[in-house]
Amino acid sequence: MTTAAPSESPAQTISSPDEQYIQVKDFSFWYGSSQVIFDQTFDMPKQKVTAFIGPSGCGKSTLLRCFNRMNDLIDGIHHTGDVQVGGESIFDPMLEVISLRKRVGMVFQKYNPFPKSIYENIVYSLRVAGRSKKSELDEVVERSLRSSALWDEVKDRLQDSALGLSGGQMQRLCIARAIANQPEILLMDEPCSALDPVATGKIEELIHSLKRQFTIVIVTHNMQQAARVSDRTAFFYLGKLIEYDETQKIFMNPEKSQTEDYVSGRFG
Ligand SMILES: Nc1ncnc2c1ncn2[C@@H]1O[C@H](COP(=O)(O)OP(=O)(O)OP(=O)(O)O)[C@@H](O)[C@H]1O
Repeated sequence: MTTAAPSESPAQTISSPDEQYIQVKDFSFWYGSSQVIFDQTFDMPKQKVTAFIGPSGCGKSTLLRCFNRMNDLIDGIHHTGDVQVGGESIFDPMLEVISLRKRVGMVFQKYNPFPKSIYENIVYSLRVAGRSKKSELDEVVERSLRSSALWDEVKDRLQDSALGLSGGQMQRLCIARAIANQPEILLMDEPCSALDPVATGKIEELIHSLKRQFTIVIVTHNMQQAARVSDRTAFFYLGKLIEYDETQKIFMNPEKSQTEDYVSGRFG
């Protein structure tokens, strides 16, 4: 639980022509009486990859889960400030959370395919939404699997159980499932932490190609991964945004000594 926090968390703006797509504004968040996010303000650009880094417990996953209001399921939470996606507040009382989650897909640390066929994993949310036209579902399956670089490996066994895939394939299937509804944003919470280096490399390549279509935010503990896959990096400590900048700047020439200590492995 967070007991202390650094003294300042200034608004972090980066001058660039990119369209700022996710905007975090004076945002604070509490679990019950425990404040875990402190007055954060920063913007994430469209069709770029933003990495969240920082020591365990600094609030990376909590902030990520705010973006599709996953934390709503937890009793006793509250927030102040705002988060906007494409200019709209995600906390607008008129907004339906289901429609937000269609716009903001998520992939978790531990791949979690349903105990169903590869095909049914991908079309699951479409079936729940009442879409059952075979030609449409077939098209979504092929498009999603191609986008997640899995089509060639599974196209001849779409009716086989997803649980028979390798770990890396299961994670790519979860990415295919997350993008089946063509969200605008893809949130990835340590997507490679359960994978070996080869499977991790494939997901990293995939992230590079996916950003042509999606705005991606990734939480990672792996500094090399953040440096490899992201355009922007946000470094958090004890619930505060310490530094946010182009990834190259954060890793090569950070402004703050705390950032430098963390990215160089001197603490954390
Ligand atoms: N459901 C919850 N109820 C109460 N406190 C929580 C809950 N989830 C997280 N926390 C607390 O919120 C703080 C931030 O946790 P969070 O998981 O967001 O950090 P993190 O930076 O993602 O950590 P890690 O890198 O270890 O995953 C921690 O103090 C954690 O104990």
